[in-house]
Amino acid sequence: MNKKHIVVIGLGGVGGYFGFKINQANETSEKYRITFVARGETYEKVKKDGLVLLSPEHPNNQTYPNVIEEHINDIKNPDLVFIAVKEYDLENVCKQLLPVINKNTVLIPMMNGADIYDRIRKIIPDHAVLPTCIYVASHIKERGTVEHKGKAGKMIIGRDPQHFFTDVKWIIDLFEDSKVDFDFKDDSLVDIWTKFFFIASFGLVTAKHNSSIGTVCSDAEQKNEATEIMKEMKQITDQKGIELSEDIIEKTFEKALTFPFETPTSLQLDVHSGKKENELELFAGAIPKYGKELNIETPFTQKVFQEIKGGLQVY
Ligand SMILES: NC(=O)C1=CN([C@@H]2O[C@H](COP(=O)(O)OP(=O)(O)OC[C@H]3O[C@@H](n4cnc5c(N)ncnc54)[C@H](OP(=O)(O)O)[C@@H]3O)[C@@H](O)[C@H]2O)C=CC1
Ligand SMILES: CC(C)(CO)C(=O)C(=O)O
Repeated sequence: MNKKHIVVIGLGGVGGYFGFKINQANETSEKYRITFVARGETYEKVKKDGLVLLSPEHPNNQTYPNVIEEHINDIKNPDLVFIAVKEYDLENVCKQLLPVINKNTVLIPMMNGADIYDRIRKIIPDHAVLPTCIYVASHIKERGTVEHKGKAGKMIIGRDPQHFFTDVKWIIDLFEDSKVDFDFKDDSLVDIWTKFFFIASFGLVTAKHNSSIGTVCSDAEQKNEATEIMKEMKQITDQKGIELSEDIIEKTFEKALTFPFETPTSLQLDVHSGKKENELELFAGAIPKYGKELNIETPFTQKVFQEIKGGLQVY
């Protein structure tokens, strides 16, 4: 029987963590054929020394895939592609993938964001795309080495609403074989939006003020800003028929209170470290875009978006 060909594109925090788990289990079972795709220095490092994951979960911290490619157009006949890149690389990756996937290839974006599925669909209209959200704290320590801290990472994966009956049994087997913590649901949109309420509102407000998750919960002005952003999101989810709990805003603050007070968000760190690229568009772009489509005003999110873009910091 032909082995299923699994491809992981992007060996950063997320692709490096989940890709490592899938690949290391496969080094023993040899049940699948696994290709990693990485570019530049990451490609060179992983080709030479394997992918390294620093995590209490894996005493043996090195893994070598069957194949490592530097270019997406060298991928051959993939059955499943994990896309684990930052949002600003998503469209570029999808355009390159289109000519290399076959009609049965399934795509799983290992990314958070409310509009990831729709953005992939725009470029790759006919394939099964399983909407997913990710819980993990992992980052690139150096090229080819990923560090994971805290709880085990988890993925929540859903069926594609446009390809509801696509065979996913073998994908569930893959996660089980790899000992990845995951939930598979018929509909993952509630999970994706619940996560998005948190990361978008707290990401934007912490980025605007360069504050912390704790400050957004305790400072009246910042709490109000996060609340107003979430109210705009709630109008969108209501109109889209995504059944979030009625007290999603209170629940989001409750969740935030479980983090250490000084915890920054990744958007805040990226914006204030002056990095050339950040995921501002992922958080603040999706809300006005859906608002426009659904005839819902989103002035608050747009204002905060502009303030961050303009480098306005209000302490
Ligand atoms: N890290 C975390 O703890 C969490 C992250 N997320 C989300 O997951 C997504 C991925 O984030 P994360 O893994 O941290 O991002 P990283 O920046 O750590 O990793 C992305 C990787 O993708 C690579 N890449 C981009 N384009 C290509 C390409 N064409 N070919 C090969 N490799 C490519 C980048 O390469 P290069 O280094 O060359 O740029 C980089 O190594 C984001 O949406 C993020 O918000 C969600 C939950 C937690
Ligand atoms: C909000 C937080 C810190 C929760 O883990 C996060 O995921 C992020 O900033 O991207």
